[in-house]
Amino acid sequence: MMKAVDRHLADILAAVRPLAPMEVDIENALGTVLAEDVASPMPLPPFDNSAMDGYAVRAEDVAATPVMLPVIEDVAAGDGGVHAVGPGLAARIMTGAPVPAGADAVVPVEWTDGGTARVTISRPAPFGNAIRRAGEDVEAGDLVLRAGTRVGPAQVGILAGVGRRRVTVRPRPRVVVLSTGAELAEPGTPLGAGQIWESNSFMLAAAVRQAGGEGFRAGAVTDDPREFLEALDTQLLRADAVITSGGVSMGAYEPVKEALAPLGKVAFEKVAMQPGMPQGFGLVGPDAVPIFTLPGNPVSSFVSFVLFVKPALLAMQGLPTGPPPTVRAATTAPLRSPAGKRSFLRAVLSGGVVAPVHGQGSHQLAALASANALIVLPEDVTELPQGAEVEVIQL
Ligand SMILES: Nc1nc2c(c(=O)[nH]1)N[C@H]1C(S)=C(S)[C@@H](COP(=O)(O)OP(=O)(O)OC[C@H]3O[C@@H](n4cnc5c(N)ncnc54)[C@H](O)[C@@H]3O)O[C@H]1N2
Ligand code: MOO
Ligand SMILES: [Mg+2]
Repeated sequence: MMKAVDRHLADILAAVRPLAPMEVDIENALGTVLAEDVASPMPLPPFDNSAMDGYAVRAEDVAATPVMLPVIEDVAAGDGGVHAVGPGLAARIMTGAPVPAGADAVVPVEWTDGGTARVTISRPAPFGNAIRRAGEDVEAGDLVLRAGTRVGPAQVGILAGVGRRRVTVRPRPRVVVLSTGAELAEPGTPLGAGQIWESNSFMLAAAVRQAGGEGFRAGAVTDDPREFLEALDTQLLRADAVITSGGVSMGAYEPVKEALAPLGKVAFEKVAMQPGMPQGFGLVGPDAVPIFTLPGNPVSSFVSFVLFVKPALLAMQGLPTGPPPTVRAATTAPLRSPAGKRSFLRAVLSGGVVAPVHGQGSHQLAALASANALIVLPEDVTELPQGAEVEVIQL
């Protein structure tokens, strides 16, 4: 009896915990998830200021144009002095400069002759023209960011904008990716007989990064279980989670299974899915680090990541998680799926329809690279006609 996909994910999510929050400089916060609500200590903007380079005036003084007003002073951005504009007067003002007391409109320089001692204004500026009001963006005490928000560039910006230098976040999970297989050669080096270029660790480390983690390739080890255990021991020192690829099936040289099964910490199971049937998960080492032992076939590895590892990484970052979200679309071709297994067919989703790509073998990495979606066919479905509505995971 194979294990259900949903059961396997539920077991994983029951075992992983959010990483402990830590304080970081906002320059290092990109990609992390906030572990605190962030409020603004003051209004933004903090004071009424000019939105344009021009002249601060009283709107009633420029209601009828053309009109000439004496220019009493300059107010530049950063000017902390006390300024006031009396009736019938103007102050030259720059973008971002505080609006002098008494002024209630800014006339852009384009509507004037640009004078410095006196200025001729050719167009009326209504009350409040080109003035950015204090608190217009944020009131003092307003929450600007909530705990659980992923920090992107704009979030880094508002953290700085409310005067924060440090912030409490959940760190990016550090995930070590260990590939196994005597047949694997580093890309960029020549292939020996019987060898292929190693791709899974690159792909999985990239997938980790895309899911908000830091992915480290620990390189490939051969099919010796002792060598694998040594590599794992070393890597555990820096890892919040470990992903292995390969060496978990039914063959004679299955180093991951051979090394870990006797320790009793990792459950090796057959999950009712295609691709990605041989799966393993457990907690290893003194710090009970989650380990995902993914099947070696590249497409199987990738699909396993999408279904099981990514939701776990989101949980470790304190984010809402669960099965990958799906959308519905009509298939452009008839579909087949093995009975009793949930299938994940590589496909292209576009314009509301989804087309399975040519090449559905779990070794066909180029076909995967041409896809942008996975069609999900439930366990009890074996055939669907062209035009049928299906669930689709967008990649
Ligand atoms: N008798 C059976 N044989 C197999 C079964 C089974 O149930 N009975 N299951 C098949 C399925 S399904 C899968 S998936 C694979 C899983 O195999 P392993 O996880 O043990 O992986 P390997 O044997 O090491 O490799 C499988 C395949 O993938 C290639 N590979 C592995 N690692 C990489 C890598 N880092 N980069 C690129 N390619 C990689 C490897 O060369 C093999 O071709 O087992 C089936 N067999
Ligand atoms: O289940 Mo394997 O993952 O199909 O090739
Ligand atoms: Mg194998």
